[in-house]
Amino acid sequence: MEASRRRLSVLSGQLAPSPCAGAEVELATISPRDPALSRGPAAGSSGPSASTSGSGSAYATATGAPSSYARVHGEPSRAPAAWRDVPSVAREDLTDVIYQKAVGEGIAKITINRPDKRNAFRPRTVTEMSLCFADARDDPSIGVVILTGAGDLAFCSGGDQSVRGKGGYVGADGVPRLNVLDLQMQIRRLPKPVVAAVAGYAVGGGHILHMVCDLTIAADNAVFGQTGPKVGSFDAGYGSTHMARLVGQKRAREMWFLARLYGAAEAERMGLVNKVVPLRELEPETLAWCRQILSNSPTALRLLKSALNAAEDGQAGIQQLGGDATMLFYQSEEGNEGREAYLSGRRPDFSRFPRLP
Ligand SMILES: CC(C)(COP(=O)(O)OP(=O)(O)OC[C@H]1O[C@@H](n2cnc3c(N)ncnc32)[C@H](O)[C@@H]1OP(=O)(O)O)[C@@H](O)C(=O)NCCC(=O)NCCSC(=O)CCC(=O)c1ccccc1C(=O)O
Repeated sequence: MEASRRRLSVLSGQLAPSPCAGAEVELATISPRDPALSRGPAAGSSGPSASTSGSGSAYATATGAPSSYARVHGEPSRAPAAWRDVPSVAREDLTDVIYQKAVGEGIAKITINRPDKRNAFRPRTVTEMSLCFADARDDPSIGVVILTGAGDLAFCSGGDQSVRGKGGYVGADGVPRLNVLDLQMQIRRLPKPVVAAVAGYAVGGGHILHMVCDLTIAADNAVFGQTGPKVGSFDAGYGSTHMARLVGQKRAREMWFLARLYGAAEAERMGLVNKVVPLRELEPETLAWCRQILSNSPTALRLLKSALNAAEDGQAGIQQLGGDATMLFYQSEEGNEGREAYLSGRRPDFSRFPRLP
């Protein structure tokens, strides 16, 4: 375990490999063993009026004085959430995943809980994640979903190679499947923002999971990369094409063809993550982002996610955006006039609805 922590620290830039083989020189003031590196609310984490991050306010100002925008909208809280466990979903007891909802807030959290396997997923893990995402989608009190991994060493290390058979990953039913591809689509199409909170390794299929999330907050010990070509696997779907949209064609080819690992700072430079914070700040920072999201118009966010997807997803993306347009139309007087006319057996009167330019 200690060796693993040190290797992780080397990759994430807290330690530098020594020029002398076998030795490592500690560069950072925080040691990987420092209790301050463990995850959880930072000591003294504050309440609703606290600033968003150590780097300052969430709002830039043109004059140095707080703008009216900043005064009206305020700073999101970094206070700990009161998590309520949801131990089963759709009558399935959760074994591989922890599912929680924040009491009094619209935040759901899905934690891949196989830390002994660096949170590698087997078919059961994926099925449980899928049930939780479906629940979060259907629950109108939920406005944003966090996806994370248990412990500090890994977000997710991809498909569990110990259950990989011919044709996919084999579950209790003995059938090989690649059900994580369906999960990627589900996250992508979820009409609510999904935020990945990454500590430790996000590699292989785990790297793809964070990429299909809408936003990624990374701890400074996070390590990213595609290991597939080293273990005889690849993702020619979102895992490569969406990656190229995020980091560009050259970098995407580099990530896949060389299968190297990248520390958090480099991942941020590459455009793979939105923000890097000290490990102990991962949850408070993620919560602050979620709370800021929740303070904004849910319909605006839903349509934005659909539109951003549609630009990449072809007809499937248009279907999602089109569905959202129908949902909005059903809430309008014009849409209801058509339904009411049908139900009362009269001709609809659409003449009072303006043909706007
Ligand atoms: C993640 C590591 C770099 C961590 O290294 P380290 O900290 O030194 O820990 P270890 O001692 O190696 O690991 C501890 C423990 O965990 C087990 N383990 C770790 N990862 C896996 C895994 N993926 N599968 C099974 N087991 C794992 C490890 O064996 C140890 O067990 P012990 O019993 O304690 O010995 C390092 O662990 C590492 O490199 N892991 C492998 C990463 C990897 O190659 N993952 C698979 C990539 S391929 C993939 O994910 C495909 C996914 C998929 O389903 C798919 C298929 C087709 C199209 C698309 C997809 C898709 O998009 O997902």
